[in-house]
Amino acid sequence: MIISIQSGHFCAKERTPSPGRRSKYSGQSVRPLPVRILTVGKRRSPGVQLLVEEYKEKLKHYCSVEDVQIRSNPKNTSHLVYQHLTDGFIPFNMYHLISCFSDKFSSCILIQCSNVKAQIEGEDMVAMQNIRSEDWVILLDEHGSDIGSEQMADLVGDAGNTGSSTIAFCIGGPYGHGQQLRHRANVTIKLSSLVLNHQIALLVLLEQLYRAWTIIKGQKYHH
Ligand SMILES: C[S@@+](CC[C@H](N)C(=O)[O-])C[C@H]1O[C@@H](n2cnc3c(N)ncnc32)[C@H](O)[C@@H]1O
Repeated sequence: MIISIQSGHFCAKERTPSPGRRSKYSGQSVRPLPVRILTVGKRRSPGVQLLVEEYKEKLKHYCSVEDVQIRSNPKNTSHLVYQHLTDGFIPFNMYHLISCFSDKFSSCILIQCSNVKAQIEGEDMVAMQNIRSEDWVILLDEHGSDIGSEQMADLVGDAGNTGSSTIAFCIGGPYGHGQQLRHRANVTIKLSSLVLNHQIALLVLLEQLYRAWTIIKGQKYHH
């Protein structure tokens, strides 16, 4: 058996897990709450969908996973604005320019704008419609608490002790989550210090959920 030092823990490279690589639920019986994942975003790529199916299949041995896709649609919140060429520009914290048509015979340009605030609020409303009162809501956010895989296993185990019926993970749209969802969340976590595309965030989440369950069950996936 080879012994090495990793992050201050003595760790055997073979079977014996280092205490630092364990969850408080490792080897314990955990109530397997069904998982619902809400993802706001544009159409999912076929490659991502294949991986989503693969991880759903793997997770089937531990818990059920409901995959809810909420389509982000800036066109629903867009409007046309005539802007005189000599006028100042619309502040970009409020408006996101989708397209711009200029007419050489006029001194105006027609700007199609989407109100970012309205888009976030619209997505927030649809996400809230998919949250039930008895859900344990975990928000994924680049500014959330930093957790490791063992703490993800702790979160899954803790959720089973809350009396909740489902763990609802929420992945936001291009501009992140709205206020209602932020207030409703029981926990807010980050998966990385990097900002991820919503599809990549979903894949990382699914893999970490799978890893969490193998940690809880003491299986050989997590080293
Ligand atoms: C493109 S990101 C949105 C970025 C946006 N700046 C924001 O304020 O949230 C879309 C969603 O992916 C998820 N996401 C992206 N990076 C993440 C990270 N590092 N940790 C956890 N979730 C992340 C979040 O749910 C986020 O709302």
